[in-house]
Amino acid sequence: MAASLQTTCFLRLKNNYNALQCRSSTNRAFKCKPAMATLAAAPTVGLSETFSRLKQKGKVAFIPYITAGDPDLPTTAEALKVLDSCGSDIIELGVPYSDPLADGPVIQAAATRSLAGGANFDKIIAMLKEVVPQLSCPVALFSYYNPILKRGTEKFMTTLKDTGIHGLVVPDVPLEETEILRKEASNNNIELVLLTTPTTPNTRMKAIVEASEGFVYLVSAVGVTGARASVSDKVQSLLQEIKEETNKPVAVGFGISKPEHVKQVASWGADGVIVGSAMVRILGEAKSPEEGLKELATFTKSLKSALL
Ligand SMILES: O=P(O)(O)OC[C@@H](O)[C@@H](O)c1c[nH]c2ccccc12
Repeated sequence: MAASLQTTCFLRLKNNYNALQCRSSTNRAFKCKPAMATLAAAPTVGLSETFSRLKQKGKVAFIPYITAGDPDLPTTAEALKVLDSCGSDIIELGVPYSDPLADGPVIQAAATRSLAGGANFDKIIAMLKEVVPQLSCPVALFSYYNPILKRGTEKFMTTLKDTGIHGLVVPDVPLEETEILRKEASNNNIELVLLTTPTTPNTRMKAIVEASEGFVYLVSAVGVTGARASVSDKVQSLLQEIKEETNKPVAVGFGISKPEHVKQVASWGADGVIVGSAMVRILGEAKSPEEGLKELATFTKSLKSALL
């Protein structure tokens, strides 16, 4: 561990979840503003309320995605605090899954590492019960449909509510099967975000936009997740088409990985910008968790500043 870190770490066993508490002279390097850790943060507001508050200030939401348990759950706990303290407005947290068909190689590898490291839904929830009260921004959980069905939709949603999760994205649930998900989500004040893509027919896009809660997720490119060299300028017209149908906020994801991408998408009228693979790569491929957290803070600040 680099001497500059002089990190003193101690393990505290709690709720089936080893809490790696790092206190280090460079901890400030991880945090961009005083962490909320010491005082329980005020309860966060939900996704749509977050967007309306930002809109009143003429701001665009910065929304990072990371995979829970990659490289390990204590690092995820720290990464959530780093992302929050470095200006994230909403955080997407992925539940690792063995068959992430909508994910590209970076997030697939993250899910594989996380599952190999023993992460599972119960341990992720135990970690979130510790961390969510320390965050000032809402968390939207990302889960494929099958793990929800296996647990039972009602039980899954009440667990999210009890954990203080505000949103849910289920990338592989077809619109026709969202009825029960939407009912249970609404019973538990969970905002169920639906996705529309560049190839979604207009009538179907209208139905998706109508049913989506929290925000509408506009997938910017066909294919799977993964950083791209540029963001398709088709996104500009897609945003206009969606905004003709709804006043709901629209956040754009897929391929966004540089400050210029963030600026471009915001200039086209997006209410939020989502960055996943580029964040996941930093955490998953760093020489050490501490190094990954430091790089995550630097990267987050560089993307957030493109929105200021
Ligand atoms: O990784 P990218 O290209 O930055 O895209 C965001 C994406 O990772 C995140 O929103 C996400 C993770 N897994 C998904 C599955 C489907 C749709 C979206 C996602």
